[in-house]
Amino acid sequence: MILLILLPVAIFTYVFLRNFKLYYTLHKCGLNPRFDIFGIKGLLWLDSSAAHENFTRMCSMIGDQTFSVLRGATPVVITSNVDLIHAISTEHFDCFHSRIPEILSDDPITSDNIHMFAAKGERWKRLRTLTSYGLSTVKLKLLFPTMDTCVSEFMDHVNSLSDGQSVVINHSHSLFQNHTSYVLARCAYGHKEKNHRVNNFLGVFSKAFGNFAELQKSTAEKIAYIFPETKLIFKNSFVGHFLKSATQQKFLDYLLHLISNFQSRKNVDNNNGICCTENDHYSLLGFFFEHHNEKKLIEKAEGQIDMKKVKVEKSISYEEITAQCKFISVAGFDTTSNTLTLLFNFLANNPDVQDKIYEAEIKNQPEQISFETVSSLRLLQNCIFETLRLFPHASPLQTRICTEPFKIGKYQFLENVQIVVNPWGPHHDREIWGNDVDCFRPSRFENLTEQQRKAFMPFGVGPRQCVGMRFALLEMKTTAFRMLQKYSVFTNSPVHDRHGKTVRMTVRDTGTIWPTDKLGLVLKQR
Ligand code: HEM
Repeated sequence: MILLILLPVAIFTYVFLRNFKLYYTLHKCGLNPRFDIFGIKGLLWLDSSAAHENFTRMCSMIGDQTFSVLRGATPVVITSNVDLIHAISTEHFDCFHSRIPEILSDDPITSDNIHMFAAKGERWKRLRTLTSYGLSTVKLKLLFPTMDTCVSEFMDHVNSLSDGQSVVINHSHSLFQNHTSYVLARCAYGHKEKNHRVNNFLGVFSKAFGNFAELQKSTAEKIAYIFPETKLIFKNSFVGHFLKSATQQKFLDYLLHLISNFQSRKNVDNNNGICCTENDHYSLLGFFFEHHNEKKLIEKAEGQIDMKKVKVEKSISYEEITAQCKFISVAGFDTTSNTLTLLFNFLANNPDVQDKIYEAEIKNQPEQISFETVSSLRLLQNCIFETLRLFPHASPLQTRICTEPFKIGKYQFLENVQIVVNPWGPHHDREIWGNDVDCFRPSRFENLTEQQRKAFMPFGVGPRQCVGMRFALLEMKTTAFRMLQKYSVFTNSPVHDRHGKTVRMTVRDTGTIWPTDKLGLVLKQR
């Protein structure tokens, strides 16, 4: 009985004293700590879709664009300060080369099964160099015919919904999800089944990642944040097995099935003496397998690393290939469908912008466009940028961790302090963008000031900026071009104003924020 009373008191006192010490340290480091003794607010805030609103409110209360909270027992610095974000992400990258790991994720240094998003130090540099090459302009050119075929199949699907004059789409987000997941399955994994409408990839994927709305951390993760001492118990493979969701496991199994299909096809081709035929399209998976190597490497992961001097071995293990595929599926599918959904919502609400693009960039083009033409569509690209300025929906991906104590301006960053970047702050700053900051005005991208250029960061900043940016732009521009070439776009949902401001969004387990309104469209044939 006495133990039952004493134990909670002892735990409470322990947590109180531990966190009090952490707050005092954050205060001494000039990081404006927000006091919340058990770190519960930080835990709830950082995973909520209203995170950026809370951050912005907090900044104006404090009178500084940088402040800190405790997420359970972990100090987290949140910043909307453009100069500080660039200093951390670019100038002093050598001390901030890693991202915040998931609390119960595999160890980014010792585990075999790590992708570049989670990788640290020299291992990250190796995976990044390889992937950047796999998605370079030269390789994207090779990917373009496959991407273009996918867009044609998507258009066939849209056309098949037409009553002869118009197409009514009630849930544009799911339409685009179907499309982008199909593009990814074919471009990244060389998936051969040509069946846009029955897309298995999307089914498995949305079950694994689409169900969460708010506060998506599991109870085990929340406990591990408050009591990091319990991490080892939850990471224990026996307990971990029970914690792993069945739907996520199904997703992994599906990826493994795609990978093994890919390998068997290659083996059959090799046995038949067929190699690199005209029809053997480039795929990211094929590229990774060209560099497959199980050689054990010794790579520095901790502390300050002079990244420019790191010598990169272009090799990748089987486990790393699998992990890469997992992350690229998430990043490549979800981010592009969110953007297309929001972009078409804006275009439907801004017929003047739509007409301008059609007249200047689309009307006189043939149906089948080339890689070069897609790359040159400036007005369309500006619309995508303006959509991403208003909704930088991949913001939860933008994090760093300090790997060696470092002082930037008045802020002292201690080792292992986590940093969360809030691009919503600079993207909606009236002083940077002017009084029409909340309006959809793509023309602002025709002539950006230096300050605006630095403040625009939907793909992140510095060497860890999104590696799939060019792939994403190519896919989104090709899709939007073909849609606008055939149809004028109108909205059929009354949930938003002209600038789409009231679109509701929720955080998902993919680490991005999805529109939850249905955002219906009506397409009228031109
Ligand atoms: C509109 C589309 C997209 C947006 C808005 C977006 C946004 C982002 C953001 C904000 C980050 C974090 C950057 C940072 O921490 O500074 C990121 C990282 C990443 N993205 Fe994207 N992304 C998009 C599409 C894609 C696509 C299509 C792929 C793959 C084909 C992809 C693959 C990745 C990878 C692998 C990383 C990790 C990079 C690293 O750690 O070095 N993304 N993305």
